[in-house]
Amino acid sequence: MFMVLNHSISVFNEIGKLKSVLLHRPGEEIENIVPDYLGRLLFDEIAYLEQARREHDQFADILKKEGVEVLYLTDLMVEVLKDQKIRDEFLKDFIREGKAGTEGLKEALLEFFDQYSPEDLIIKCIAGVRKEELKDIRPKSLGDMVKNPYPFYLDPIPNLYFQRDPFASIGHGISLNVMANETRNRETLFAKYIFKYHPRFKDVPKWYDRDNTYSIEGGDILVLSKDVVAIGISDRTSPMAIETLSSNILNSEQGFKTVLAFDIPKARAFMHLDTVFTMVDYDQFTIYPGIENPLDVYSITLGKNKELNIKHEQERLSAILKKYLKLSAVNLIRCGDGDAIAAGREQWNDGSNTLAISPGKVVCYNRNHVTNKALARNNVEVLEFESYELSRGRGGPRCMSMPLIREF
Ligand SMILES: NC(=O)NCCC[C@H](N)C(=O)O
Repeated sequence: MFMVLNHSISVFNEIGKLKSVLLHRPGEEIENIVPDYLGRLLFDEIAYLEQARREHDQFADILKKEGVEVLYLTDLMVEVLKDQKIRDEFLKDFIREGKAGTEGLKEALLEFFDQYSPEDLIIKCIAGVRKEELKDIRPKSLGDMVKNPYPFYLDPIPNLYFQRDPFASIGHGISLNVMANETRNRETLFAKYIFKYHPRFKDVPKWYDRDNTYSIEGGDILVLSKDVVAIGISDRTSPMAIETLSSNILNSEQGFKTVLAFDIPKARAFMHLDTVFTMVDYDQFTIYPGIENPLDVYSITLGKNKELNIKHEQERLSAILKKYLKLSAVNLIRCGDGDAIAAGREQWNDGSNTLAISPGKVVCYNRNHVTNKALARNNVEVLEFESYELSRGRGGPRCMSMPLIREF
């Protein structure tokens, strides 16, 4: 059964044939990553844009060759921003949330953006505005006059190529996320406008919205089956957000029966659930060996009066997966293939962060050759591309893609 007719979002699993996906090709924002602010921008190194783009294009080409419709965030935003009223509304939001400073500066930025066509405007918004670009404005208020070495009036948004995180497709709806770090907050504004105004996406229901208090990021959300959604309680995703999202999903009549909240270590190496665990086939998963010990897992179901029943279990990942996915056996394929040094090295460059494009067929970075060989030995077909630069942002193929439609 292929349940996508009339639905612009249809994601009821992690591995069904990928039909449509959203990406962002790295742009000028990458050239605004500066050494002094690496930590704040959630990057570990300076990336080289031209090479990052080449790699990203290889990724997109693999998907296109496999028959996947590849949509780009900037193209969708251009269509939205062609309407002057929407453009005005967006820019006000964007500048306000960019915390540009004084009212005078906000006005100057609005004026500055006036010169751009929708195509250039979206590129510029993502790239950020350096102070020298507004050198013609005369500071009027004390706030604008006082010297401050920070180089931007509006920060770049360099993590946008990790399209997995700002929103997540779940069933026929989305979770419009609240990001844990300020540098990623405005990423969800693009999704807000696409899901509010784009003709193809505007009627999609939301199971969570960006005006909620608690953070949740898409890398923590895995739709394991039509019955089960797994969500990481992580460095980025709070249990309170999971509770709200679970209540909305389970009450949504999409058919989901259980949300499994996995408590994972709150550390950068584990950032999101999908950096330590992805699904590659009906009964096969990649994992980082660091999550093999029994985990605290909370199963969330709906009670008779539609209230949440939350049950704490402490089990190994394999036992949990067998039980909730009704499998007689599961095969966990280890990042680094059992070698502790390779596991650490390849986990650092997202060896367990695979993107499944159909059952048993995944897209991976070629640099993680130990893990990729282990996948191949387990009859998983691996389509590889380069990642000298993309991996500097600490995310892999799953992190870089948001499935919009998968076969049921
Ligand atoms: N799903 C993911 O794990 N995405 C990777 C996000 C990397 C980005 N530099 C971040 O720290 O948020």
